[in-house]
Amino acid sequence: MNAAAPRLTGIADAAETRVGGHDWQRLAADLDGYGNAVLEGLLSAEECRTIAALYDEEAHFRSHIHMARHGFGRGEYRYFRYPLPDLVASLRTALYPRLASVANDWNARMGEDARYPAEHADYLALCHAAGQVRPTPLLLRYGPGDFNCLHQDLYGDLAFPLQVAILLSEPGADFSGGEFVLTEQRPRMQSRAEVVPLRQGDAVAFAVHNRPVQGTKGSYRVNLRHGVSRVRSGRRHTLGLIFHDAS
Ligand SMILES: O=C(O)CCC(=O)C(=O)O
Ligand SMILES: [Fe+2]
Repeated sequence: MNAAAPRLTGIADAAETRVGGHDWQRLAADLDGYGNAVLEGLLSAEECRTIAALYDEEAHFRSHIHMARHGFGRGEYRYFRYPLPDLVASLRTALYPRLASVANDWNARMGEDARYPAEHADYLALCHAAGQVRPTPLLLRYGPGDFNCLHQDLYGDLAFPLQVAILLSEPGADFSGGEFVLTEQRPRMQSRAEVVPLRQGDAVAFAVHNRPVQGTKGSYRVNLRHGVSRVRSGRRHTLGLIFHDAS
């Protein structure tokens, strides 16, 4: 038995308990209705500070992206390497089954055959078999004037349709501006925007690319993008949890 196992189990249980403590009926209804849902206070302020501080620890990351160099916006982010920090890994594992149930319902309504396994390990095994083996959880850092252009986090043929972003900084204290924004492109209609109000430690779950919307004549499919408006002052950190690995 590995000496670290009891501690890991403790963290995994704690993540499961705190994720399970949220009202998933309401969250699923918000995801169905708006394509996003907020889990308030998923992390404590201290946990947020601890995770944000990892940003400067090179050893945790596999790559470092300067958004301006790629036309992605302005600011920077880093993809974690495996093994992920315990809290990041256990939150991702604990969030997945609830989101998979929403994702399976969405696929049925969109006439998609794909169904997602109930456990994240089984979904990752499918990604790995398809050659998508690189971890996608990331830490983002924005300073004054930085922003994240509207985008979709697709990294290969396999894409889990929901993802989660956790705000690690406190609006009004650590930074101003920098709102989390989602747009929904509706077929033959004008696009709709949502600005999601988040406090430090809040998580937003949202659709990665498509979701079904209930119309008068059945469901239709909308195309979503997400991004961050310009940070006006201070520094803003986010933890992004994406459930598919990258090719
Ligand atoms: O910084 C944010 O709030 C957005 C981060 C993001 O694009 C992501 O987690 O995929
Ligand atoms: Fe993103």
